[in-house]
Amino acid sequence: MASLFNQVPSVSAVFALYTSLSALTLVLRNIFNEIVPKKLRDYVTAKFLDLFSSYFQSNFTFVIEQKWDYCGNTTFTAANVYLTTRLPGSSTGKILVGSNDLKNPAAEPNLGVPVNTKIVDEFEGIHLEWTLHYVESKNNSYEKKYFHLTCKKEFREKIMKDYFPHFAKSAAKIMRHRQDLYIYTYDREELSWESAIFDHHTTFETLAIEPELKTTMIEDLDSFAKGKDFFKRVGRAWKRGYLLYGPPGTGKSSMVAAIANHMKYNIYDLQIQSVRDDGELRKILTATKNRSILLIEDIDCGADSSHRRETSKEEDVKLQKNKKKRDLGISLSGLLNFVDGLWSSCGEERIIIFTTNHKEKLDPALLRPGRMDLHILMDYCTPFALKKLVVMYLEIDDHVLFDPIEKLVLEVSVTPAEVAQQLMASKNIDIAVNGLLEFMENKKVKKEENTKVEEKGEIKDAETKE
Ligand SMILES: Nc1ncnc2c1ncn2[C@@H]1O[C@H](COP(=O)(O)OP(=O)(O)OP(=O)(O)O)[C@@H](O)[C@H]1O
Repeated sequence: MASLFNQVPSVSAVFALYTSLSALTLVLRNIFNEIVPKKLRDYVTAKFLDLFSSYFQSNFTFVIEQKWDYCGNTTFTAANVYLTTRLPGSSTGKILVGSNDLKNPAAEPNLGVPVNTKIVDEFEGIHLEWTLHYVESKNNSYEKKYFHLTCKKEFREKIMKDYFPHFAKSAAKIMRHRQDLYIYTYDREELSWESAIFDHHTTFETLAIEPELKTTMIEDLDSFAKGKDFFKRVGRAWKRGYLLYGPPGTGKSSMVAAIANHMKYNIYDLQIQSVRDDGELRKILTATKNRSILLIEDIDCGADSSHRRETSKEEDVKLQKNKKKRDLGISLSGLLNFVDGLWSSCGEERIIIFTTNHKEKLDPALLRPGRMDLHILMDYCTPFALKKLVVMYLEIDDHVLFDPIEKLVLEVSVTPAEVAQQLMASKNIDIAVNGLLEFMENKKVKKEENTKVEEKGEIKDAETKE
């Protein structure tokens, strides 16, 4: 017993040992800090912590960030949509609600996923916890949203294999049945797309176009929607490009609305004139989502895409100077890079639509075969389109003035917008039809006067030449 006591160190010896060990640790830490660079130190510390935490922790966390490879992360979007179905009846202390439907402010608001709030889900008896996190840099130049999905470590493989496809499928189903379509416009101040409910009722049924064009468009869109496997097999981005051209008021914007309503796609309406450079364009475009239409109207006024006539050297220098002064617009190549697939490879089910009133002004590079899949002429009224507008606006099948109006439509160029305006001028059918006839007769008179003036001018020119 006495020998045992002899072996037990005294308190002072233990204290001395503790002091020397502390001093040694301090010295070693100082040496470690002095010799090892900070980056390496952080790395070693992180690894050390990782090792221990993974050893002791029984949970596993999946991190799902908003971006993937500089593009929108579809897994993030799917989670965002899916989790809204888990919110009603959940025990979360808070819930995000909101609406951007200005036309119906009394409507029940939509549900959204609140940040830093645990949302519990269960999949085949497995308990899962979701949390949406949000971080922002001090100067607001950078923000990041990401989900944490946590489960017991042993279910990691199962969740990856079965739960991820499960919620992605549910989200896709919800998105397909969503009634509201959105139109997004880019806010340069906020550097983000601003959305509003897209409430345009034009469909292929209400569009006054030739039946052949209607059939072509519907068939083209339907086969595009079913084309996932085809595009994959031939190694092409799953996108379709349309160039809509024709005079103002012939229904280019209405055609875009009909396409959006038919496909149930949201529209990203990009004012190309306000994009500073190709880098900004890239950022804007990569922030758009799948199953959407990218609309660039009046392409002839935007990017440096109008067909240049031959210019002298001095003119060229002047043009360049002016371009720098204006410092706006993007290059055609920046735009075409995207159209050709560089940026479209970020997403799928994309439709790109360019509109122009002046196809002849566009750079041939934009018109090259294969660049835009279909070039669609939206033209002045044909007798068919005119009749369709009358039937739609006045709800009549026939009228005594139909014949003269139909004859006139072959002689003068009148746009569907002009016809619609005349037909809406009065609720009285006879007054409206008469108004349309008068409007067209006036057009014919003006046209004849113009032709006479032109002929006179030509005769004078010929006389002066003689
Ligand atoms: N083909 C059409 N069928 C039915 N309505 C049409 C058609 N074309 C034009 N309209 C009517 O005219 C209005 C203006 O047409 P829209 O804005 O679609 O023409 P646009 O070709 O896009 O014109 P712009 O080139 O000036 O943008 C529409 O709101 C619609 O009421």
